[in-house]
Amino acid sequence: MVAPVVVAIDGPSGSGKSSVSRAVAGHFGFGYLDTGAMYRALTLWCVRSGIDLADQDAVAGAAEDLPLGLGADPQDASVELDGEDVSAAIRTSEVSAVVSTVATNLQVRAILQQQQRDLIEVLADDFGGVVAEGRDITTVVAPDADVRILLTASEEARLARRSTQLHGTSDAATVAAVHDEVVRRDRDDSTVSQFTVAADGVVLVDTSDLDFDGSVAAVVSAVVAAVGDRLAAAVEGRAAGEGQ
Ligand SMILES: Nc1ncnc2c1ncn2[C@@H]1O[C@H](COP(=O)(O)OP(=O)(O)OP(=O)(O)O)[C@@H](O)[C@H]1O
Ligand SMILES: Nc1ccn([C@H]2C[C@H](O)[C@@H](COP(=O)(O)O)O2)c(=O)n1
Repeated sequence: MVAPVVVAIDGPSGSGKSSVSRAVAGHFGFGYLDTGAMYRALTLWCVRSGIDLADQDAVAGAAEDLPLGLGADPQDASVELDGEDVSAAIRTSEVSAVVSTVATNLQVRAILQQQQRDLIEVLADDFGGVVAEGRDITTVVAPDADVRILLTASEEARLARRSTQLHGTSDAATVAAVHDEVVRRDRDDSTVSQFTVAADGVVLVDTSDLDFDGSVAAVVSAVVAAVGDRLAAAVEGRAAGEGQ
């Protein structure tokens, strides 16, 4: 049996992790895991349930029992809470503004990191490979991944991307309005994870001067360079139903 391929991608906000990871997973026919969606879904669940985000024990308790459903298909990576599709609700500015309070809760991190390790194993087996992205996948969740990539871009590029993504423009006033959601959030999140400097063995992909397709191509090339000899076999293994 061929070992499935695990691709781990980290990076700061707006670097393109989610969109590039989905495209790369689609390219290889791999499963997709958005670990940020797990922190966001837990945040939304706590807000809706009236759980004080500062109450670390209560939020950790919610993390243990979260009725979360994650779609692993990169073309339809839906997020459900108790059967309700919350894919859009978890990405509102209201959730973005407070998600770091949950993501810097160390009890929560330990719980979600273990869930993420379990999911990576299952998805890698089911699809012949998985692309998992977040802030600590290359360093803590899957430090033994076959391919480890830090996807970065300049702060200016990341602010412009987030501004265009949310508001359709990157004029100065709109960029200023998304500053908290990108720069402040990264500052808070980086108190518990290291996602600005590539750790040993992690490939740095700087997308500041790349367009979206160029970013996808750079990551695809890094995967092929690392595990090209195993890709065909991993896909054949999936077609033959290995690992089921
Ligand atoms: N060169 C590029 N590489 C990647 N994404 C780009 C590029 N240019 C523009 N984008 C766009 O930037 C936006 C932000 O990307 P994405 O949401 O994937 O970032 P992210 O790193 O996952 O952010 P966050 O961690 O805050 O969720 C998307 O709309 C994406 O299409
Ligand atoms: N592995 C991860 C993934 C995400 N986070 C935090 C950082 C963000 O503030 C929040 C949401 O992530 P996003 O959807 O913006 O990628 O979750 C983390 O700490 N570790």
